[in-house]
Formats: sequence, structure tokens, C-alpha cells
Amino acid sequence: MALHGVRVVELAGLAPAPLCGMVLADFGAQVVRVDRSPRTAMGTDVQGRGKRSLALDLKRPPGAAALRRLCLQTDVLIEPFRHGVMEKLGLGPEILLKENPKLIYARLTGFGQSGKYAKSAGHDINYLALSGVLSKLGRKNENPYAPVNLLADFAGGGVMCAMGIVMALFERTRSGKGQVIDAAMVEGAAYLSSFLWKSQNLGLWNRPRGENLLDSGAPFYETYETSDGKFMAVGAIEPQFYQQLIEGLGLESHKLPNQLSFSDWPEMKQMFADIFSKKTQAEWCRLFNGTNACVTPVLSVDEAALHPHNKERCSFIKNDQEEISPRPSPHLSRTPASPSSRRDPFIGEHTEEILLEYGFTKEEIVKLHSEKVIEFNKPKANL
Ligand SMILES: C[C@H](CCC[C@@H](C)[C@H]1CC[C@H]2[C@@H]3[C@H](O)C[C@@H]4C[C@H](O)CC[C@]4(C)[C@H]3C[C@H](O)[C@]12C)C(=O)SCCNC(=O)CCNC(=O)[C@H](O)C(C)(C)COP(=O)(O)OP(=O)(O)OC[C@H]1O[C@@H](n2cnc3c(N)ncnc32)[C@H](O)[C@@H]1OP(=O)(O)O
Repeated sequence: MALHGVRVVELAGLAPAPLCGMVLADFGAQVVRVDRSPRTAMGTDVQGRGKRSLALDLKRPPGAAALRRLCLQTDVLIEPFRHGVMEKLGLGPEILLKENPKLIYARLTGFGQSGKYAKSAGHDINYLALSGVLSKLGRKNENPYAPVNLLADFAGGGVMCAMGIVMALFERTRSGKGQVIDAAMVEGAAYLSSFLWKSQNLGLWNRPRGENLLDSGAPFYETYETSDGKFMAVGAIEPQFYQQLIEGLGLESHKLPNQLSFSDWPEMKQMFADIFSKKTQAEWCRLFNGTNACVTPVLSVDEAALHPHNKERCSFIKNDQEEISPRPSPHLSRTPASPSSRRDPFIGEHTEEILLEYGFTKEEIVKLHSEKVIEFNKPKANL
């Protein structure tokens, strides 16, 4: 796998850092997740695939010292706390990089390591709002709408951070040096959305939110309800594809306004909606399958795994617990990801084996355990 041999320590956090760690694990990195005690923390990481868990109290000096030791033999550290938390623990980048100059120290936060908000709490919706992107999302005459926590947390945060880590690992092959990554979700979400800024002069965003080409303003870039309460997605932007949409809907283009006549869009939408409501989703699929009208069913997460196209590409995978999840993407031809099929780790499940692997002696481990700096949490056998 592409990241075989890369050692990662991920400090447990909410959504974005766990995704970042999971992506690295899926592509072959050895990821150790450092958790708080199983007595004080609930296991909320559903993105623990391929990781092992070490329960370590970082607030206790021997705990922080243990992390420093781990970092001596680690390629990448992912930390998901507000600016200042790691410094307070004596685990800031100056110290850790001095001890291991090859360390890639990835700081995944909302507001970044500097600036007015650096020490403020926040979540996806706040970062998206500050990036400027949220102002563009939503339907006509409605408040801005955050699409779950996908954009800032996962795309602008977890994925951007993973990209930064891979770039830093690549650069390290030339310089032999690590570096600090300041992955701020505000900036990640904005960068991801560069098109919004760079397309201003194309006139794509001249109208209020929800009345433009790609923000649910256009009738040919919309979702429509079908007679069985499901939905179809329409993305027929180019004239030749739009023509196929019109034909599929049983309309005649010479009787319709011009595709780009903004003032006619609301009426056109109503017309398309009426037509889509006359057939079931399956009927529309049969009608549009194999055309270039850019019409596809809106599938539920369960249906997506069963769709013939996705099945053909094995786009979804099952783990040992029969849980279905998306296959790691993208697909690398020679060194594809090989996601673990084991269940996610329990907090503290691998404490002892990880510490032994990183060179701690049995005696040291017993001492840390007796001082309650580390915890073990072996799963009970299923008798
Ligand atoms: C919208 C999303 C968030 C969605 C999350 C949801 C998916 C989940 C949230 C609640 C979950 C549910 C719940 O738990 C109940 C169930 C539990 C069950 O097990 C599963 C089902 C549940 C229903 C469960 C389901 C889901 O998992 C949930 C619904 C986001 O936007 S996430 C992005 C958030 N932002 C960031 O990550 C940016 C950077 N981070 C921050 O800004 C802050 O960390 C944050 C997020 C604001 C939190 O602030 P907080 O004050 O709590 O932390 P920090 O200031 O960063 O400091 C951390 C402190 O912790 C200490 N510490 C850390 N590790 C250790 C350790 N190993 N040992 C000891 N101490 C440790 C550290 O020293 C800091 O201490 P101090 O505060 O004293 O300095």
C-alpha cells in the first residue's frame, strides 16, 4: 500500500481528525489513536478503521513524557485541539520537532493557530460560515444551509489535512526534515471552494442565493420528486445534454423559453416538477438510463451500495460485522488501499502492545498502569 511503513499517532478528536487518520490507515499507514481513559471518555469515533487504540492520560507528566517518546519514532502526529492545548501539555511543535526533526506535526483545527478566533470553540457550521462558503448555500428565500458537516469538517478539514501530510511526507524524502501543518478548516473549506471566487467574473453568482445556475436556481440543475416519494437529480447543463433532458421529459424545445432565460426558471421548474411527479423513480431511471441527459436517481445510503454501477465497481465494502461503508478512494492501480475489515478498536484495546512495540519495557508499562497513566481494555472473549 502507498503509505506502508508510515507511523502515525492521532490524538483522539471529533469528526475531522478521525477521518484524516482513517484515510492514512486505509492507504497503509500504521495509525495509533491516543485516547483518554475509557472511564472518562466515551467511544465516539466511528472512523477508527484500521487504527489501534492507546489509552494515555496526557495531563499527567509521565503520560505527556510517554507521548514524547512515541513521537521520537513517529512520522506523523495529528492533533485536533484548540490552539494552545498542546503547548500547555508541554507537547508543542517546538519541543517535539526538536526531539525528532523528521516529525510531521499536523494541527487540525477550525480557526488555525493564529488570529482572533484561534482559541475559540467552534464546529463545522462556524468554520463554513467564516470561510464565506456558507453564504452561497441554500435555497431561494431561505437561510443559508450547511450540508451536514461534510464541507468544513471532512473536506476542508480531514481530507485537506491528509493531503498536507502526504505532501509533507513527500517533501521529507528530499529534505529529510519534518514540518508543522496548520490545517484550519475555515481556510480548507474556502480553498476547496476556490471555484466560487474564481468564477465571479463568469456571471455565475450575480443573483441572490438559490437563484443561480448551480445553487438550485436553474430548472436543469435540481432535484425533483417522483410519484413514489423518491427523487431524481438533474444536472443537464450543456445544451446538448439539456436537449436530451427535454426530450426525455416529453417536451419540445421550440415551445420552451431559452435554457438560460433566468426569469423563466421558476416557471420551468414547476413544469419539470409536475412532469417528474407523474412517474416512479424506477420508471424515470429506465427512461433516462443510457442517455446523456445527466439524470440519475437520488439514492439512499442503503440503496447506493446495491446500485448496479456501484456494485460493478465494488464501491462499497463490508467489514467483519457486516457493516457497509464506502471503499477508500481514489483507486491506485498498483498500490490500492486495503482497508481493514476488523471492527473499530475499543479505547485502550492495544495499550500494551503499542507501548512494547515503541520500546517500553514491561516494567515501565506496569508502572504507568499502576499510576493510572495508561489503561488496558481487552475485549472480553465471546463464550
Ligand atoms: C459538527 C462536528 C461535531 C460532530 C461530532 C458528533 C459526530 C459527535 C458529538 C457527540 C457524539 C455523540 C455523543 O458522544 C453521545 C453518543 C456516544 C456513543 O459512544 C456514540 C453515539 C453518540 C450519540 C455520539 C455520536 C457522535 O459521535 C456525536 C454526535 C464538528 O464540527 S467536529 C469539529 C470540531 N472542531 C475541531 O475539531 C477544531 C479543533 N478543536 C477544537 O476547537 C476543540 O477541540 C473543540 C472541538 C471545540 C472541543 O473543545 P474542548 O474544550 O472540548 O477541547 P480542547 O479545547 O481542544 O481541549 C482538549 C482538552 O482535552 C484534554 N485531552 C485531550 N486528550 C487527552 C488525553 N489523552 N488525556 C488527558 N487529557 C486530554 C486536553 O488536555 C484539553 O484539556 P484542557 O481543556 O484542560 O486544556
